[in-house]
Amino acid sequence: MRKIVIAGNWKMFKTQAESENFLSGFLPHLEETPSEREVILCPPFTDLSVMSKYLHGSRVNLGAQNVHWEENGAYTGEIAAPMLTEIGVRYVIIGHSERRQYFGETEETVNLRLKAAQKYGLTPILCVGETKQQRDAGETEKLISTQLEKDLVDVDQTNLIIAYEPIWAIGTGDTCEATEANRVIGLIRDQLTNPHVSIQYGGSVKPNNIDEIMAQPEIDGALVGGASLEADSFARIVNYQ
Ligand SMILES: O=C[C@H](O)COP(=O)(O)O
Repeated sequence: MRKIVIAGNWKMFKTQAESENFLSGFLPHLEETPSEREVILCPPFTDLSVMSKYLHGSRVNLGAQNVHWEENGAYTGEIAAPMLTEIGVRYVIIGHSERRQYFGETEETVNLRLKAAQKYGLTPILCVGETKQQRDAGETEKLISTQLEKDLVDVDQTNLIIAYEPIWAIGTGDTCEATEANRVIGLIRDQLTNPHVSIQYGGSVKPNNIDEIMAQPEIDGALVGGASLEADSFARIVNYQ
């Protein structure tokens, strides 16, 4: 059974005080949210602990934006899975294009992070997607297929979420046509061994396009950046029609 998963990726936005302010405006909206929808917030590491306390007993789950593959060690600037699980984090975004583009993330490190997340009981949200140049060159399918093939070596597909995020649609307002996102997500699904993996779309998801996106049969949710930073806007997305 594929679950509907709506996740907000706050990237490098919001202090602790701002995160609490967001939650006070956002949580009341969840009374309208159908119970089968999984709602996740992925704030910066510094917000996780205070948000975990605030969210105790609520239906919102917490996700981190990265995790290292070792349990501990001399890895300045990194975070280990037990540090996340101890404070109630259940999900982790891995292989976001911003990590791949700015911080040297490779298919090999993505694969290591995926396996470590699963080993410690976190559910990874693996991001894949093509650049504008790759799309224009007709390489979308090949690129995504290669990413999946390399990222998913020895990864357990029973504890996995995938997000299709065309890089050209991230933060640009230039959303991928819903039917095109549906087509690519269908291709991703064809390459998986487990047909029950939830596959999200991400890239300029907004209150005004979420209904059309979620009406597509292959799309099981959304990974939302900018529009998850404001309580009313993210609530409208979570409560799509
Ligand atoms: O992880 C989220 C994506 O990068 C999408 O960001 P965006 O909704 O601001 O385009």
